[in-house]
This record gives sequence, C-alpha cells and structure tokens, in this order.
Amino acid sequence: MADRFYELHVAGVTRKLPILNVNDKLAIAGFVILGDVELVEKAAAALVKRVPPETEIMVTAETKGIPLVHEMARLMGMPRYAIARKSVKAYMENPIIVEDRSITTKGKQILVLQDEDIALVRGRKVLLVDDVISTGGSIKALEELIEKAGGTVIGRMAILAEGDAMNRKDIVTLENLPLFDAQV
Ligand SMILES: Nc1ncnc2[nH]cnc12
Repeated sequence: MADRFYELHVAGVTRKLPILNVNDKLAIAGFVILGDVELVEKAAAALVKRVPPETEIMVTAETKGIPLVHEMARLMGMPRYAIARKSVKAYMENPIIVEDRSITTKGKQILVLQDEDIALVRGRKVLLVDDVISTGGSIKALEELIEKAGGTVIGRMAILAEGDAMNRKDIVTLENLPLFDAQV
C-alpha cells in the first residue's frame, strides 16, 4: 500500500493517486482510468471539445486508452476507431509492428496494427489518443506505426501530460501530472 498520494483534479473530478516507485530514482502517481466510468466520461467530454475538425479516425494503444477513445468516438458519432495492440495474435494477417518503450513497463514492448485497422488508417487524417503522455515513447511509437500504415497524424491528445511532456506544444491535454523522487 502506498504511503504517499497525489490529489488530481481533472475534468471536474478529484482522484487520490498512489505515488509508487518505478525505479530507485523515480516515482509516479498511478493514474488508472480503467473501470472508472465517471472519470472516463468526463475526460472524454472535455477532450472531444478540442478534437481537430479534420480528424478522420482516432487511434489509441492498448490498454488504458481504450475506454477513453471509445467514449470519445461515441460522443462524436464516429462508428470506428483503431487500437494498436501489444502483441501479435493468431487472428492477425500481415500485421505492422514497431518497438515501444514506456515509463511503466520494464524492457521493450511492441505495438501492432492488424490488417483491418491498417485499412482504417491508410490515407486518413489520424488523431492519436492516450490516457497519459509521459516520456513520449509510446505516442512516438504509435505515430511511427500509423505512418508505416500510410496514415497521417494530425494531432495527439491525452488526459494528462506527465513530467517533461508538460512543456510539449504538440499535444492537447487537460491537466499536468508531476513526477516524484523515489522513496526507498
Ligand atoms: N502516472 C502514470 N500512471 C499510469 N500510467 C502511466 N503511464 C505513464 N505515466 C503513468
């Protein structure tokens, strides 16, 4: 159990986030939207107001971006969105794969786009959606994946900008989330 917490105010909701070490120097306030209906709905409603009008398709990477992009698509009346997966499944034909590194996962990960989703993004203007943008590694990998698939990234959106991402001008976010020193 964490003994430090960060009180986050975003999109009209307040959540007490546990501060947990990710290595011996760095700690993060864990922000998990999975299962939190109120937070997902309110954050999606706030982000939808700032979606670039030229957006043709939204894309997220599994896992935590999925409920958010689903609710955004629902509010916008968009019948489809695409999900970059973290592993190749038996039902994927000719998937496109890129490497990804994230602050919350040790070692390398991959991002995979399956054929139906490749067809959805090819030749289209793509908005990337995620729960948190932190080191930027995941959003960069997602961007690389979309470009490989023949899509054009026209925007990047997340609920929170964490750490250095707070200074980025190329992302739209609702609030900032600080990083913390590890406590040993
Ligand atoms: N603070 C955080 N909580 C949960 N997932 C994250 N991914 C990047 N930063 C995160």
